[in-house]
Amino acid sequence: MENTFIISNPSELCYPENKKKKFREYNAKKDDYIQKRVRETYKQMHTNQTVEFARNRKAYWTKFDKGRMTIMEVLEKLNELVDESDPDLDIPNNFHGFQTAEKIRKAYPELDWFHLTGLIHDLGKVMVLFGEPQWAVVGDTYPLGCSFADSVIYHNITFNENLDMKDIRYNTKIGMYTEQCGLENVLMSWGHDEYLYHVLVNHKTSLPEEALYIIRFHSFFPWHTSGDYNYLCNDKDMAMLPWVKEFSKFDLYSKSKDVPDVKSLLPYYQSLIDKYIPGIVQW
Ligand SMILES: O[C@H]1[C@H](O)[C@@H](O)[C@H](O)[C@@H](O)[C@H]1O
Ligand SMILES: [Fe+2]
Ligand SMILES: [Fe+2]
Repeated sequence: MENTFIISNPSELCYPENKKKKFREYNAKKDDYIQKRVRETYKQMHTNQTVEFARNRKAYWTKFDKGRMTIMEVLEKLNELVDESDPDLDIPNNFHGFQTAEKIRKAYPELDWFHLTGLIHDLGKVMVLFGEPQWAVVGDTYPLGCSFADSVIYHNITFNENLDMKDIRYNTKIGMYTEQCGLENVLMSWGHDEYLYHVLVNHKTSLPEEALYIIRFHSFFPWHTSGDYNYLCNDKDMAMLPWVKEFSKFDLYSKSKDVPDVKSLLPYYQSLIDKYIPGIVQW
């Protein structure tokens, strides 16, 4: 198999100006190109993601008629994508998958499903390569159909033009939900988490429930990191929360300019794919 994971000229890559120790800095005032890019992505997301929008996109993407590709093929394709919502990563997304997976593998050598979860968790971003705008694919997620928590990034400056804010069905704390209804019954902002979750279920993956749950909610920082929206959660959500939190550490702190030697890693990860998500997947 031809190896397109190798970047021939590393100087083609660029990194955030000041290599920082702090992750997830969302600064409303800073004007370097990355902060501007991130802010603009969230402004678009928070303006356009409404209940109606997310329902439409979910219906469109869960037809699984956009392409037929193996997991490895999609991973390779993500070398064409730089995530515009991410202040910490300015390299193509396929490396990030290997970085995350390898960190998990070091900490949990026995849990092969966890390694694979690290590798694939962002594959839903392939929607961008099928034409979906980045603001409907990348970035943190949050529930729609109820009021937006303060912990949602840029909460104060980005929601003023969102039509759901003026809709009495949706603009209260409980909105269109009931207390403790469970996150599986919540309409999240449309993005790569929910999409990949449905792709894998449709493929009848044998990955454990924990893996599917991590994939589905890894971008829900307002919940797993800030502790908001617990009133929508049921017992299952609270039981799964430690897994999502644990995953988040590896997702975040593996972000660096050190590009792993992907070639040597391919056989191992291919064997995990063959075990849990074999064959051609419908996207
Ligand atoms: O910018 C990042 C990126 O898009 C990640 O893939 C997503 O999971 C995070 O929640 C987000 O903050
Ligand atoms: Fe992600
Ligand atoms: Fe990620």
